[in-house]
Amino acid sequence: MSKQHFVMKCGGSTLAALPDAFFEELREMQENGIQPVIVHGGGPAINETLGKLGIESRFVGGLRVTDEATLDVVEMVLAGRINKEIVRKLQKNGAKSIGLSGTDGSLIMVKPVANAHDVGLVGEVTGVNASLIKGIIELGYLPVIAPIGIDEAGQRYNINADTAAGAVASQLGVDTMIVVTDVPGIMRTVNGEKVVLKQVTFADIEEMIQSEEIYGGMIPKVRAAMSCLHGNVKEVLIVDGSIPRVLSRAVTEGNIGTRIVRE
Ligand SMILES: Nc1ncnc2c1ncn2[C@@H]1O[C@H](COP(=O)(O)OP(=O)(O)O)[C@@H](O)[C@H]1O
Ligand SMILES: CC(=O)N[C@@H](CCC(=O)OP(=O)(O)O)C(=O)O
Repeated sequence: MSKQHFVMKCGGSTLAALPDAFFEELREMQENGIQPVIVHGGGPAINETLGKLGIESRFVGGLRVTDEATLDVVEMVLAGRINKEIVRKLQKNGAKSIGLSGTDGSLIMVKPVANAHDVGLVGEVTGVNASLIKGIIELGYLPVIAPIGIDEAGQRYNINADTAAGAVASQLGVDTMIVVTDVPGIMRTVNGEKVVLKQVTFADIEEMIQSEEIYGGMIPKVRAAMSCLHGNVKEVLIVDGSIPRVLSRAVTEGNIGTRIVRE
Protein backbone atom coordinates (compact mmCIF):
# COMPACT_ATOMS: atom_id res chain seq x y z
CA MET A 1 0.00 0.00 0.00
CA SER A 2 1.22 3.50 -0.75
CA LYS A 3 1.93 6.57 1.33
CA GLN A 4 -1.70 7.46 0.64
CA HIS A 5 -2.76 4.97 3.29
CA PHE A 6 -2.03 5.10 6.98
CA VAL A 7 -3.13 3.31 10.12
CA MET A 8 -4.26 5.42 13.01
CA LYS A 9 -4.67 4.15 16.55
CA CYS A 10 -7.09 6.15 18.70
CA GLY A 11 -6.67 5.61 22.43
CA GLY A 12 -9.50 5.30 24.89
CA SER A 13 -7.88 8.14 26.85
CA THR A 14 -8.72 10.62 24.11
CA LEU A 15 -11.72 9.25 22.14
CA ALA A 16 -14.52 11.01 24.02
CA ALA A 17 -12.71 14.36 23.81
CA LEU A 18 -11.92 14.29 20.09
CA PRO A 19 -13.59 17.34 18.50
CA ASP A 20 -15.79 17.25 15.38
CA ALA A 21 -12.89 18.93 13.55
CA PHE A 22 -10.84 15.74 13.98
CA PHE A 23 -13.48 13.68 12.15
CA GLU A 24 -13.97 16.40 9.52
CA GLU A 25 -10.27 16.21 8.82
CA LEU A 26 -10.61 12.46 8.25
CA ARG A 27 -13.42 13.15 5.76
CA GLU A 28 -11.25 15.69 3.93
CA MET A 29 -8.42 13.19 3.76
CA GLN A 30 -10.75 10.50 2.43
CA GLU A 31 -11.99 12.93 -0.26
CA ASN A 32 -8.41 13.75 -1.22
CA GLY A 33 -7.54 10.09 -1.70
CA ILE A 34 -5.59 9.68 1.55
CA GLN A 35 -7.10 6.57 3.10
CA PRO A 36 -6.95 6.13 6.86
CA VAL A 37 -7.64 2.85 8.68
CA ILE A 38 -8.63 3.29 12.32
CA VAL A 39 -7.88 0.82 15.10
CA HIS A 40 -9.31 2.00 18.40
CA GLY A 41 -8.95 1.32 22.10
CA GLY A 42 -11.38 1.93 24.91
CA GLY A 43 -9.64 0.83 28.11
CA PRO A 44 -11.25 3.49 30.35
CA ALA A 45 -14.77 2.67 29.04
CA ILE A 46 -14.18 -1.05 29.68
CA ASN A 47 -13.00 -0.27 33.24
CA GLU A 48 -16.11 1.84 33.81
CA THR A 49 -18.54 -0.85 32.62
CA LEU A 50 -16.72 -3.60 34.51
CA GLY A 51 -16.90 -1.40 37.62
CA LYS A 52 -20.66 -0.95 37.21
CA LEU A 53 -20.99 -4.74 37.06
CA GLY A 54 -18.85 -5.16 40.16
CA ILE A 55 -15.98 -6.80 38.24
CA GLU A 56 -12.52 -5.62 39.25
CA SER A 57 -10.06 -4.54 36.49
CA ARG A 58 -6.63 -6.15 36.79
CA PHE A 59 -3.60 -5.65 34.55
CA VAL A 60 -0.35 -7.59 34.31
CA GLY A 61 2.40 -5.88 32.33
CA GLY A 62 -0.14 -3.47 30.81
CA LEU A 63 -2.46 -6.28 29.63
CA ARG A 64 -5.94 -6.75 31.06
CA VAL A 65 -6.39 -10.05 32.88
CA THR A 66 -9.22 -11.44 30.75
CA ASP A 67 -11.59 -14.35 31.38
CA GLU A 68 -14.82 -15.15 29.48
CA ALA A 69 -16.93 -12.88 31.73
CA THR A 70 -14.49 -10.00 31.17
CA LEU A 71 -14.45 -10.73 27.44
CA ASP A 72 -18.24 -10.34 27.30
CA VAL A 73 -17.77 -6.79 28.58
CA VAL A 74 -14.64 -6.05 26.48
CA GLU A 75 -16.43 -7.14 23.30
CA MET A 76 -19.64 -5.31 24.20
CA VAL A 77 -17.80 -2.05 24.92
CA LEU A 78 -15.17 -2.15 22.15
CA ALA A 79 -17.05 -3.78 19.25
CA GLY A 80 -20.38 -2.27 20.33
CA ARG A 81 -20.37 1.07 22.07
CA ILE A 82 -16.99 2.55 21.10
CA ASN A 83 -16.76 1.18 17.56
CA LYS A 84 -20.25 2.41 16.68
CA GLU A 85 -19.65 5.78 18.36
CA ILE A 86 -16.63 6.39 16.11
CA VAL A 87 -18.54 5.27 13.01
CA ARG A 88 -21.43 7.61 13.92
CA LYS A 89 -19.07 10.56 14.47
CA LEU A 90 -17.37 9.94 11.13
CA GLN A 91 -20.69 9.69 9.32
CA LYS A 92 -22.01 12.81 11.05
CA ASN A 93 -19.00 14.63 9.61
CA GLY A 94 -19.53 13.23 6.12
CA ALA A 95 -17.01 10.37 6.08
CA LYS A 96 -18.32 7.00 4.88
CA SER A 97 -17.32 4.41 7.42
CA ILE A 98 -17.73 0.74 8.35
CA GLY A 99 -17.01 -0.65 11.82
CA LEU A 100 -15.74 -4.16 12.36
CA SER A 101 -14.17 -6.14 15.14
CA GLY A 102 -11.19 -8.39 14.50
CA THR A 103 -13.51 -11.40 14.52
CA ASP A 104 -15.55 -10.18 11.51
CA GLY A 105 -14.29 -11.86 8.36
CA SER A 106 -11.47 -13.33 10.50
CA LEU A 107 -9.92 -9.88 10.26
CA ILE A 108 -7.44 -10.38 13.11
CA MET A 109 -6.21 -13.94 13.72
CA VAL A 110 -4.46 -14.58 17.03
CA LYS A 111 -2.87 -17.16 19.27
CA PRO A 112 -2.64 -16.88 23.07
CA VAL A 113 0.09 -14.51 24.30
CA ALA A 114 3.19 -16.10 25.83
CA ASN A 115 2.10 -15.17 29.38
CA ALA A 116 -1.48 -16.44 28.93
CA HIS A 117 -1.22 -18.23 32.31
CA ASP A 118 -1.07 -14.74 33.89
CA VAL A 119 -3.45 -12.74 31.68
CA GLY A 120 -5.91 -15.34 30.33
CA LEU A 121 -7.69 -14.79 27.02
CA VAL A 122 -5.33 -12.18 25.54
CA GLY A 123 -4.23 -12.68 21.95
CA GLU A 124 -1.02 -12.16 20.00
CA VAL A 125 -1.68 -11.37 16.35
CA THR A 126 -0.70 -14.08 13.87
CA GLY A 127 -2.43 -12.74 10.76
CA VAL A 128 -4.55 -9.89 9.40
CA ASN A 129 -7.08 -10.22 6.56
CA ALA A 130 -5.58 -7.30 4.62
CA SER A 131 -7.67 -7.96 1.50
CA LEU A 132 -10.86 -7.38 3.50
CA ILE A 133 -9.55 -3.99 4.70
CA LYS A 134 -8.43 -3.07 1.16
CA GLY A 135 -11.83 -4.13 -0.20
CA ILE A 136 -13.64 -1.85 2.26
CA ILE A 137 -11.36 1.05 1.26
CA GLU A 138 -11.96 0.35 -2.43
CA LEU A 139 -15.71 0.58 -1.78
CA GLY A 140 -15.05 4.11 -0.48
CA TYR A 141 -15.44 3.37 3.22
CA LEU A 142 -13.11 4.08 6.11
CA PRO A 143 -12.57 0.89 8.17
CA VAL A 144 -12.86 1.25 11.96
CA ILE A 145 -11.50 -1.81 13.76
CA ALA A 146 -12.05 -2.99 17.35
CA PRO A 147 -9.11 -4.99 18.80
CA ILE A 148 -10.76 -8.36 19.37
CA GLY A 149 -9.08 -11.39 17.77
CA ILE A 150 -10.11 -14.91 16.89
CA ASP A 151 -8.15 -18.16 16.70
CA GLU A 152 -8.44 -21.13 14.33
CA ALA A 153 -10.91 -22.82 16.71
CA GLY A 154 -13.19 -19.76 16.80
CA GLN A 155 -12.22 -18.68 20.33
CA ARG A 156 -12.25 -14.88 20.81
CA TYR A 157 -9.43 -12.98 22.53
CA ASN A 158 -8.80 -9.50 23.90
CA ILE A 159 -5.88 -7.63 22.23
CA ASN A 160 -4.12 -4.49 23.41
CA ALA A 161 -5.19 -1.81 20.94
CA ASP A 162 -1.66 -0.48 20.33
CA THR A 163 -0.46 -4.01 19.52
CA ALA A 164 -3.44 -4.62 17.21
CA ALA A 165 -2.83 -1.31 15.38
CA GLY A 166 0.87 -2.11 14.90
CA ALA A 167 0.02 -5.53 13.48
CA VAL A 168 -2.60 -4.09 11.11
CA ALA A 169 -0.13 -1.42 9.93
CA SER A 170 2.55 -4.02 9.38
CA GLN A 171 0.39 -6.49 7.52
CA LEU A 172 -1.37 -3.87 5.41
CA GLY A 173 2.05 -2.61 4.40
CA VAL A 174 1.39 1.08 5.09
CA ASP A 175 4.30 3.50 5.47
CA THR A 176 2.91 5.37 8.46
CA MET A 177 1.25 4.57 11.76
CA ILE A 178 -0.10 7.45 13.83
CA VAL A 179 -0.81 6.84 17.50
CA VAL A 180 -3.32 9.40 18.74
CA THR A 181 -3.31 9.79 22.51
CA ASP A 182 -3.75 12.32 25.34
CA VAL A 183 -0.15 13.59 25.53
CA PRO A 184 1.77 15.62 22.89
CA GLY A 185 4.29 12.81 22.37
CA ILE A 186 6.97 11.02 24.36
CA MET A 187 8.04 13.39 27.11
CA ARG A 188 11.17 13.60 29.21
CA THR A 189 12.27 15.92 32.00
CA VAL A 190 15.30 17.98 30.94
CA ASN A 191 16.78 20.48 33.43
CA GLY A 192 13.63 20.20 35.53
CA GLU A 193 11.37 20.97 32.58
CA LYS A 194 9.10 18.55 30.69
CA VAL A 195 9.87 18.54 26.98
CA VAL A 196 8.37 16.60 24.08
CA LEU A 197 10.99 14.62 22.19
CA LYS A 198 10.79 15.26 18.43
CA GLN A 199 12.44 11.97 17.53
CA VAL A 200 13.51 8.85 19.43
CA THR A 201 15.48 5.78 18.38
CA PHE A 202 15.00 2.20 19.58
CA ALA A 203 18.02 2.67 21.88
CA ASP A 204 16.48 5.83 23.42
CA ILE A 205 13.25 3.91 24.04
CA GLU A 206 14.95 0.97 25.73
CA GLU A 207 16.91 3.40 27.93
CA MET A 208 13.76 5.34 28.87
CA ILE A 209 11.87 2.13 29.74
CA GLN A 210 14.80 1.05 31.94
CA SER A 211 14.87 4.43 33.70
CA GLU A 212 11.05 4.38 33.99
CA GLU A 213 10.77 7.66 32.06
CA ILE A 214 8.50 5.64 29.77
CA TYR A 215 5.93 3.77 31.85
CA GLY A 216 2.34 2.51 31.92
CA GLY A 217 0.26 3.02 28.76
CA MET A 218 3.23 4.42 26.81
CA ILE A 219 5.03 1.04 26.96
CA PRO A 220 2.67 -0.91 24.63
CA LYS A 221 2.77 2.06 22.20
CA VAL A 222 6.54 2.12 21.86
CA ARG A 223 6.72 -1.70 21.76
CA ALA A 224 4.09 -1.82 18.98
CA ALA A 225 5.95 0.96 17.17
CA MET A 226 9.27 -0.89 17.29
CA SER A 227 7.63 -4.12 16.22
CA CYS A 228 5.99 -2.63 13.09
CA LEU A 229 9.13 -0.61 12.23
CA HIS A 230 10.97 -3.96 12.09
CA GLY A 231 8.62 -4.75 9.18
CA ASN A 232 7.53 -2.51 6.30
CA VAL A 233 6.28 0.48 8.27
CA LYS A 234 8.65 3.43 7.83
CA GLU A 235 7.51 5.85 10.51
CA VAL A 236 5.45 5.90 13.67
CA LEU A 237 4.25 9.17 15.15
CA ILE A 238 2.79 9.63 18.62
CA VAL A 239 0.55 12.70 18.70
CA ASP A 240 -2.08 14.52 20.75
CA GLY A 241 -5.57 14.20 19.22
CA SER A 242 -6.75 17.58 20.51
CA ILE A 243 -4.27 19.62 18.41
CA PRO A 244 -5.96 21.27 15.39
CA ARG A 245 -5.25 19.57 12.05
CA VAL A 246 -3.07 17.04 13.81
CA LEU A 247 -3.54 14.32 11.18
CA SER A 248 -2.73 16.45 8.11
CA ARG A 249 0.30 17.79 9.92
CA ALA A 250 1.39 14.27 10.83
CA VAL A 251 0.84 12.81 7.36
CA THR A 252 1.99 15.65 5.14
CA GLU A 253 4.57 17.45 7.27
CA GLY A 254 5.48 14.90 9.91
CA ASN A 255 6.70 17.66 12.25
CA ILE A 256 4.36 17.04 15.13
CA GLY A 257 4.50 14.86 18.21
CA THR A 258 7.26 12.26 18.55
CA ARG A 259 8.62 10.36 15.58
CA ILE A 260 10.00 6.88 16.28
CA VAL A 261 12.73 5.71 13.95
CA ARG A 262 14.82 2.55 13.81
CA GLU A 263 18.16 4.32 13.90
N1 LIG B 1 7.54 9.36 28.57
C1 LIG B 1 6.22 9.53 28.50
N2 LIG B 1 5.74 10.57 27.80
C2 LIG B 1 4.39 10.80 27.72
N3 LIG B 1 3.46 10.04 28.33
C3 LIG B 1 3.88 8.96 29.04
C4 LIG B 1 5.27 8.67 29.14
N4 LIG B 1 5.40 7.56 29.89
C5 LIG B 1 4.16 7.19 30.24
N5 LIG B 1 3.23 8.02 29.75
C6 LIG B 1 1.80 7.88 29.98
O1 LIG B 1 1.18 7.24 28.88
C7 LIG B 1 -0.15 7.74 28.80
C8 LIG B 1 -0.76 7.37 27.45
O2 LIG B 1 -1.10 6.01 27.48
P1 LIG B 1 -2.63 5.53 27.74
O3 LIG B 1 -3.18 6.25 28.92
O4 LIG B 1 -2.65 4.05 27.74
O5 LIG B 1 -3.31 6.15 26.45
P2 LIG B 1 -4.29 5.57 25.33
O6 LIG B 1 -5.62 5.39 26.00
O7 LIG B 1 -4.26 6.68 24.34
O8 LIG B 1 -3.74 4.28 24.81
C9 LIG B 1 0.01 9.21 29.08
O9 LIG B 1 -1.19 9.83 29.47
C10 LIG B 1 1.05 9.20 30.19
O10 LIG B 1 0.44 9.12 31.45
C1 LIG C 1 -5.36 -7.01 26.43
C2 LIG C 1 -5.78 -5.62 26.76
O1 LIG C 1 -5.27 -5.04 27.72
N1 LIG C 1 -6.71 -5.06 25.98
C3 LIG C 1 -7.22 -3.73 26.16
C4 LIG C 1 -7.98 -3.34 24.90
C5 LIG C 1 -8.40 -1.88 24.86
C6 LIG C 1 -7.20 -0.95 24.78
O2 LIG C 1 -6.06 -1.30 24.58
O3 LIG C 1 -7.57 0.37 24.96
P1 LIG C 1 -6.61 1.63 25.15
O4 LIG C 1 -5.87 1.84 23.88
O5 LIG C 1 -7.59 2.71 25.46
O6 LIG C 1 -5.70 1.34 26.32
C7 LIG C 1 -8.15 -3.65 27.41
O7 LIG C 1 -8.85 -4.61 27.68
O8 LIG C 1 -8.19 -2.57 28.01
